[in-house]
Amino acid sequence: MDSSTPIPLPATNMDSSSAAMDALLKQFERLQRPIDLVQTLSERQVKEIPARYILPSDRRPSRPLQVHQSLPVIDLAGLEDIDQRFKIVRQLAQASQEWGFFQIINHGIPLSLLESVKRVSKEFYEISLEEKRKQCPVRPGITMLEGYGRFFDISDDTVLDWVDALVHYISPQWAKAVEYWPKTPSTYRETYEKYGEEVMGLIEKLLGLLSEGLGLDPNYIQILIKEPLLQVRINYYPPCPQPDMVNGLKPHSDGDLMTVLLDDGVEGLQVRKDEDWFTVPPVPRSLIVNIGDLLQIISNGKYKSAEHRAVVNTNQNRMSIGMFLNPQVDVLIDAAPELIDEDHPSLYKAVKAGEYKTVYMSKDFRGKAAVEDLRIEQAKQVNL
Ligand SMILES: O=C(O)CCC(=O)C(=O)O
Ligand SMILES: [Fe+2]
Repeated sequence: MDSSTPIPLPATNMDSSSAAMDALLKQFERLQRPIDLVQTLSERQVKEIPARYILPSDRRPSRPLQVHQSLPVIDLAGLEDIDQRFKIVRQLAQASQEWGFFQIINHGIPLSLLESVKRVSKEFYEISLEEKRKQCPVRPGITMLEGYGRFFDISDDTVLDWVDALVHYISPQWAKAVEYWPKTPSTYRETYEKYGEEVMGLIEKLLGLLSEGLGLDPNYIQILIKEPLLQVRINYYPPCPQPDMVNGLKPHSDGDLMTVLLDDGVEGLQVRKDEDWFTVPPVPRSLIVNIGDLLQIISNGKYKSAEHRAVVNTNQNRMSIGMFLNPQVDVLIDAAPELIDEDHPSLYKAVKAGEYKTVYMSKDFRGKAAVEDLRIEQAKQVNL
């Protein structure tokens, strides 16, 4: 059993008196119990998956619709041209309103770097389990558990997802804790530092365009979030003998401001639009971008943080690399004043980014429960 040796509690720079810390410590305690990680189960070629991964029949992923509607693919080339820029702003705003998700091409991040990121991530997953746990122990981090292992095991009733993950911060400097980053392969650190810089540049660009799309000053969101935190989560979904009975990642919206996701070309991500689920087909050289709950609040519900999930398959590994942008914990998240008037009242209560994380973690990663909790009563009538 891979979790049988207790993991020592490493130092953390989180405020140890906070409710968030209590929640994290509880989760951390649960991880000391002996449950295999899914990579081990898959390598052992179990025929039947353990009960804790099996979803009740009414919560199993249904087949997504095969209809002619697919996630918008937006070409970011030509932003220097004023007409083209205007067109891109419109496309981004529309995609964020209708889907909360879009794919981007010509995003400016070198394709060779994307390949290196995928390669070093895969190489980390190929080293032994003991080595992975030794290099990157799970530990309470700044707002959630960080390290390599299983996450979101909140209570005995939690149905576990068929995924292992490596989570750590990339920036700013003080949040990085590089001593817990993978040492194997040796190029991991430089590759992710470079990718972090590139993704920050891309996010700054996107936040400017999305601010414009709301009719706000292009710098509005960036000024609001000050020096944000960028976190990576490398999801590893090994083959599963009973894929229809599990979630790779259960339906959730991201509790951050914005996420940039890189996939490895294997299908698995599904996005919910209204009542239906749509498969996101991998597009070569693209990145997937999604609006997080905090941007939904700032835009007063105009941009949506869509529910999404990952499904798994019987014969292929799948890997996805999410880069999550979060404001510092003390930043107050509220609807932009310019978006509020008599006809458009505030839809959500203002919340500090750190407090939101605590609520988000307590919801067992269920759908959009956390952001819905903040909805102001009279606004519950308004149909978004
Ligand atoms: O694996 C995927 O495509 C989705 C990953 C995801 O939603 C997440 O890490 O939050
Ligand atoms: Fe997600």
